[in-house]
Amino acid sequence: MKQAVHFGAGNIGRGFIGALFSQSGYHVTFIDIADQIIQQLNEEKQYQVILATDQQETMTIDNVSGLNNMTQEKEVIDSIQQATYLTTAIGPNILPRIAPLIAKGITNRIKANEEKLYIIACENQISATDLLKGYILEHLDEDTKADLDAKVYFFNSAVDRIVPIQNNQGSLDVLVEPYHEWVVETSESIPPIEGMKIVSDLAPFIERKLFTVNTGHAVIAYLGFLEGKATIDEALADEKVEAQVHATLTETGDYLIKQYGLDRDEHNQYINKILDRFKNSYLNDAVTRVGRSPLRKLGPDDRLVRPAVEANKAGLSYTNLAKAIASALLFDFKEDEEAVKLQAMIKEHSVPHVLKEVSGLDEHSEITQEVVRQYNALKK
Ligand SMILES: NC(=O)c1ccc[n+]([C@@H]2O[C@H](COP(=O)([O-])OP(=O)(O)OC[C@H]3O[C@@H](n4cnc5c(N)ncnc54)[C@H](O)[C@@H]3O)[C@@H](O)[C@H]2O)c1
Ligand SMILES: O=P(O)(O)OC[C@@H](O)[C@@H](O)[C@H](O)[C@H](O)CO
Repeated sequence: MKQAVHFGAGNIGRGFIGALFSQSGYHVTFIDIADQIIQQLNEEKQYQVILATDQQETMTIDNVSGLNNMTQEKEVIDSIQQATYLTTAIGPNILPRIAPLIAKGITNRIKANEEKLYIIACENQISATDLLKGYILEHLDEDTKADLDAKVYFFNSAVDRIVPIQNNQGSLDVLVEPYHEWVVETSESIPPIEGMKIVSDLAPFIERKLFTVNTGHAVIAYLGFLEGKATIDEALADEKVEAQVHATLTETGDYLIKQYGLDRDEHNQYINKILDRFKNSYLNDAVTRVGRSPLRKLGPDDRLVRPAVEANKAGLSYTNLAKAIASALLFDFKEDEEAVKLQAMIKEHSVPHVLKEVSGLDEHSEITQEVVRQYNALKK
């Protein structure tokens, strides 16, 4: 049986990427630090993916097992030796932490296995696989590096499926939305995986996804949080929030249409389809999950700042994106480590200082000035 090794047995890992491999006839070895999940995967050897619909259709995902990368390093290296695919859905900030072990796995594999290994990071981050490759290269010796190109292939990708935090303590089952899209950039002919779409240029796909799905999601999460709403569908039901999401997605849409020559009507349909996905109340998706890690989300290449910078460069409107950035700066959620850090930075310094440090924006830039205006207005 063909083997896939997947780092991150969390929501997207079990609910999307691992499920697609299993459905494509692969055995999936999940690698995670969550020992409880790993033990359960090895005992139960299967779980259910449940669709967030009226009917709650379920799919059984089998041929799965687990390894703990903190305690089973040798076994992880052995599993990489056997794998055709190695994927991750672990969070972009965690990629540097798993890179040394992947490097050991590659070093060992290259000596003994002529088969190609395909590595794909499935994270909400532009060029996530390139970043992972960079971290892995830091841990490879010169001989392995010389052999790498012919045997190990790195493909960037975009992943889209809303998988909320699960309210079923102690169960491996995962509730997911029916919609899913996994786009992988390659010109290689690779073993087919159900639900994987191959493209030669990922840029329009990942930017369209990140700056529509994730920008829209972030606006709803941060404004919803400020309005005291618990879930995304509840926040979107608020007329003010809905109007603000539309206005923000019009700005990212104008940039995307100009940059990639998209058809305006088709893009508007894409936006409307996404807003319908956000309205799915079966997901019960917490605004605090969607708003998680605000420092990452305020990064220069992420869903809020990059489209604002690009819109500004192209002479397009970015006022609503500035409001979205301002609302992210107001995400004062005590259970989120990055939110706590962000609030402490704002308190100790100032909003322009934070935007310089976190978002790479000049303290006197037009965008910073607009964000400060919006921040003060929202704070009232
Ligand atoms: N949930 C979604 O709707 C969704 C959709 C598309 C993309 N994504 C992206 O997928 C990635 C994962 O998101 P998620 O929602 O599945 O998160 P999650 O928290 O449910 O899963 C992450 C998993 O990684 C594990 N992990 C953390 N540190 C680790 C380490 N050092 N070694 C091994 N395992 C470790 C955690 O224990 C957890 O099981 C993120 O980049 C996210 O942006 C999420
Ligand atoms: O995973 P994050 O923290 O980058 O973003 C939160 C959500 O917007 C995200 O998980 C979406 O649910 C997902 O990207 C949908 O495909």
